[in-house]
Amino acid sequence: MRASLKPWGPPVSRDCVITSFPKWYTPEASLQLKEHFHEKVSAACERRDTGTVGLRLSKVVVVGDLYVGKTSLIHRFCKNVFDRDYKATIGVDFEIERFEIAGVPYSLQIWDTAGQEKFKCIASAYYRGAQAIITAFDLSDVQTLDHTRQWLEDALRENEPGASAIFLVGTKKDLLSGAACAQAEVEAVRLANEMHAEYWAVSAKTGENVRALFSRVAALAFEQSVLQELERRRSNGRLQVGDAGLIRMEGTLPEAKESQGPSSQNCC
Ligand SMILES: Nc1nc2c(ncn2[C@@H]2O[C@H](COP(=O)(O)OP(=O)(O)OP(=O)(O)O)[C@@H](O)[C@H]2O)c(=O)[nH]1
Repeated sequence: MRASLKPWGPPVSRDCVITSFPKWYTPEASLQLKEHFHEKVSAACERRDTGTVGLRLSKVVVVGDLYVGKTSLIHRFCKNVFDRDYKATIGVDFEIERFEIAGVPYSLQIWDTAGQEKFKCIASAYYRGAQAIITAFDLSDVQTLDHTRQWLEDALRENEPGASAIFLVGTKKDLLSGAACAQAEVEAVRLANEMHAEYWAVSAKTGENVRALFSRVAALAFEQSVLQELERRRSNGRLQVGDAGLIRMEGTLPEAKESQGPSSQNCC
């Protein structure tokens, strides 16, 4: 179906094909309530505008206290596995996940960082250039929520103001009853609003909300990245905006081109 229309590179798993804007977890702490891609982004995608939407890759960094489940969250999404044994992340690690968004290929480079204090200075060297920051805490351990503000501050210090979409993610949802989870979420939603973050609750063990979270991260990062590129080109004077508001770009290809595609990628 949709995957067969994909113009560039090898097929992407149907799970990673995004055709409509993924929904938020709760409207009380959401970065965007709209249900469609920005019209300029949709137009660029429809035109298979390689200069603007082709071969985009965004960096996501996942930060938070040790043992909150950062590695487990990433492994559930990228490898669909869950390991109950704890192995501390030493420094950093990353996975690349391929998507197809509104018909065009897109990749997320997801950085897993160590929560242990002794590795913090190594990990923080990789915070730069993050289009999205996932600040993770354990829903069953309230102290880890208290620490998210500091993790976010550290990550934001390495990035341009306003350049990163921020997510506050409660992990290990399976460990709490519905009522206990709802109680923990009241404080998390309040904090998310203070942080200008979007709130999600997930379980790497059961997989609940994990795909939905990363689809949302990918869509928001993709849209932001295309809009930034359009703005960059507009300010460089390379765009002409037509009467109907259609964006025409110098060098736009009428048809999609074959891409080289990144060399080492996991496909979900
Ligand atoms: N029940 C449950 N356990 C989880 C979940 N996610 C992670 N865990 C467990 O929590 C422990 C820590 O998980 P990790 O993913 O290694 O934690 P981390 O945040 O990456 O830890 P550092 O690498 O030290 O920063 C492991 O024993 C996991 O099996 C979850 O969703 N549910």
